[in-house]
Amino acid sequence: MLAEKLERKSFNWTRDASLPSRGSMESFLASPFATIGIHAIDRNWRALRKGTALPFYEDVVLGRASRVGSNIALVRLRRADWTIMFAGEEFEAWIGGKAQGQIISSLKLDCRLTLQGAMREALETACPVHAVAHSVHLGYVHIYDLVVYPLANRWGEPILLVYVGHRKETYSLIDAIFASSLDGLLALAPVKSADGAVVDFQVVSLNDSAARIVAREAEQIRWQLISELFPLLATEGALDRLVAMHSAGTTDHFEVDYLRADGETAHFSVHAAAMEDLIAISLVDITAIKRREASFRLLFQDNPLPMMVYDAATLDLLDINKATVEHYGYSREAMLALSMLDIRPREDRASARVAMLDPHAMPNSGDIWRHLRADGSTIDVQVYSRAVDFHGKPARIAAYVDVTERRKIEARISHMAHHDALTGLPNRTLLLEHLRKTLSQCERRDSTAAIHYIDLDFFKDVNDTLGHPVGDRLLGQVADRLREAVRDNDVVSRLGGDEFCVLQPDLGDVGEANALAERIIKVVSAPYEIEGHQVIIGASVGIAIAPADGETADALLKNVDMAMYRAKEDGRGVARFFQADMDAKVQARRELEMDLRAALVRGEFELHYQPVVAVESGEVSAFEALLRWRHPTRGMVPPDRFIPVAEQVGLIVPIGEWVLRTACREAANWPATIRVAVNLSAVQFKGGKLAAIVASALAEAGLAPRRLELEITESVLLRDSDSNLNHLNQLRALGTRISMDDFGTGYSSLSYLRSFPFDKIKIDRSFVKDVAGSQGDGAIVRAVAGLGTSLGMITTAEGVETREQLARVVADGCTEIQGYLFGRPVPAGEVQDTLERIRLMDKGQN
Ligand SMILES: Nc1nc2c(ncn2[C@@H]2O[C@H](COP(=O)(O)O[C@H]3[C@@H](O)[C@H](n4cnc5c(=O)[nH]c(N)nc54)O[C@@H]3COP(=O)(O)O)[C@@H](O)[C@H]2O)c(=O)[nH]1
Repeated sequence: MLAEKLERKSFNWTRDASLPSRGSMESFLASPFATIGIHAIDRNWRALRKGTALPFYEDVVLGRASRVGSNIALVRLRRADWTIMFAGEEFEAWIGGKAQGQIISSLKLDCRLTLQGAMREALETACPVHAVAHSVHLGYVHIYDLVVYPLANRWGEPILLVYVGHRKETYSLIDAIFASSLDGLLALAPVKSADGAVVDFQVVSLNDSAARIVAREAEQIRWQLISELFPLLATEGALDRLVAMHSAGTTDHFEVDYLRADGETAHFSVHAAAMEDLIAISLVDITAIKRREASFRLLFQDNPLPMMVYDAATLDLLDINKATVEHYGYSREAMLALSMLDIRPREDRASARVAMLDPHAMPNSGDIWRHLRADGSTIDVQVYSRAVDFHGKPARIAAYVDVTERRKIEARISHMAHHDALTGLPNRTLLLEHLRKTLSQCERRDSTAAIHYIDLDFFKDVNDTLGHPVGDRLLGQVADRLREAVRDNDVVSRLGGDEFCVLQPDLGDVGEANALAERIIKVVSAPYEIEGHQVIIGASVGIAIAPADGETADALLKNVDMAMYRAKEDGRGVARFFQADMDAKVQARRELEMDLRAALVRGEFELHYQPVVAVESGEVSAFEALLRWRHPTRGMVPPDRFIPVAEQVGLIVPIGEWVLRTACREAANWPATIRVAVNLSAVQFKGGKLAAIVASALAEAGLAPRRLELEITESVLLRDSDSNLNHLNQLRALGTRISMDDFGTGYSSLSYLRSFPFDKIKIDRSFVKDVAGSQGDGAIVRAVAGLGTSLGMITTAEGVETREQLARVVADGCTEIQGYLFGRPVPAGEVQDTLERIRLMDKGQN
């Protein structure tokens, strides 16, 4: 408690380096600084101490301390202040004035701090405590030993006996500082020529640090000329400045470089002051600072990245490096007159101000900003910045990486990843993103949207016949037409191949979706002019309504795809809405398609042959080969069911080739007068290999070309007529016969007769069916038969089932008859029987 009453401040009394420490009484008493008097007091104090009880003040002091009376003071607590009761002259010399009645806390700082510290420790430990105090007087340092003895007081609080002993040695503070300074310090006297001009300087005094700079001992240099032994200051520039400064009696500050003996260049800051006829010089080694400056220059000024320092409060530019000047195109002066906001595009400035001034919104390193260059162009820069102190101001230093090109490339890559390269339309990935957004919009706003799946009709034909470059141009034009046909917020995309999608958000009613689909079909079906070709295609459109027809983007796409398939199946060029049962139908169709692919490999196809009878001879002139599919579980699948599917997926090409080769091979076993008729699909004309396949089939079977009749329908001449006519001519050139099948069912059958010299016209059975009852049908059969006769073509009446029909078509001029009346299609093994049966029929035996 008593100890705590002493001022609690930081007591930084100094310790004597020659003594172990305060409190180490034994060391002090053993030192030469302990006087006889202090030895006596100490002995007395220890002798009178009983165990831990302090000796009484009277016993220690009264009559016994007289020998050291001038060195001691008695301190006791009076009215809460430690007060000096008595003090001798030595003590008063130490504190520098009268002591009696002084309170300790009012003593000068150097004395007070040491005394208070020792007193507190003496009270706390109840032991004598030694301390060393220093005081400075007239530039000299005086050292005092202080010993504090705690004493018991019969009438109150303990009393403290303070002994102060002045060591008889002093030292010069200036000398100490001079000697200990790490800076080089010198005093120079001028050396004058005969005419009184200063020509050199003599080193009058110097410290060891100065001598170390020139790698010598101070004693070697003292009284020597700087030109001889202190070359650092004798360079032309330095000497001139010292001479000028000396004559002006002023001060000067400059820097000098000094090549040291080890070959390194050191840099010094020279502060010189003229004092009467002398010059006082301090040399500060600034080599490290210079190196740091050089590093900074390298890192900042010479950095290839643009770097700027700006005021953290005003955002004014404070410094910029060379790369900034080069990259931004402003002059250094012009740019330093700007603020960081001036180099941001106008529309970014408000947010930039917030970001750069609000410490909470401080931009992250790596953020990308837009900057303006002097020519007004905008660049994207990635920023790396940190706080710095710039000449005492809070500032930020920032390096900027120009990522404009990188961002452009990234944007291009992103665009490429989301767009179709040919048409520039969004691709499937982006469409799916739009679909997802539209679906969540539908949910939020309780709205609906339509998705149109567009498949181009006959696009493949264009590609196959006119080539891919024309196909590509066509797709580009389709894309343009679709873009023009939709509203601004509708999204047109290309899914690949000849498949497009239109997303129609915010649908008012289903009628709007239907109207758009009709518009799409109309615009896509209008003729195109490409590289001198007039191209006509169509569009089949599936429509699904979101969210009713699918709650996810994938489900919607799957369902709209089914709707489009239905449109295709329903004759193309039409639009069909998705219906829930389509799924099952599409599934069934897919299974049929898969079975069909396997059928050829598994040998499930066979050919049946139907006789064709010549009217004139009454004998079989030919057999028509008709394809049959015997499926292990489906049973006999009729050609009407699988041939359209085979045509759609292109399987008709290998299947048709199998038919050709099989028919030729089997016909080669028949009587030489009997021909075989093979149906060709329009799809088989694509690819340009048909004539080669026919030639190969004939050669392989050893069948005379004239015994092969190739039946085509008008669909072959409907599209790509030039190319297909060319193929027909090639087939004709092989020596085969070409028949026009299903005549009369097409759009302009007569005009086709003009385009190619057919060998035979087969009048469709729909005309034959009512030939007896319908005057119109009879007239048509008659007209076609007449036409055939005049053009030198055979005319075959198809589907003759009755004798009445037979009589009419013969009377109308048909030259060949085919129908159930003469026989249904039979397997190859029954051809001979059929021939026999018809011969007998002709002879009236059946
Ligand atoms: N591209 C290919 N098409 C082929 C091939 N094989 C057949 N087909 C075509 O499939 C369609 C259906 O053929 P199919 O079921 O074989 O019917 C043929 C005859 O059975 C039938 N026919 C003949 N006479 C009568 C009759 O008196 N009544 C009646 N109801 N039907 C009869 O007509 C079909 C033959 O017609 P056509 O080809 O026009 O001469 C059919 O379009 C076939 O062309 C093939 O290998 N490739």
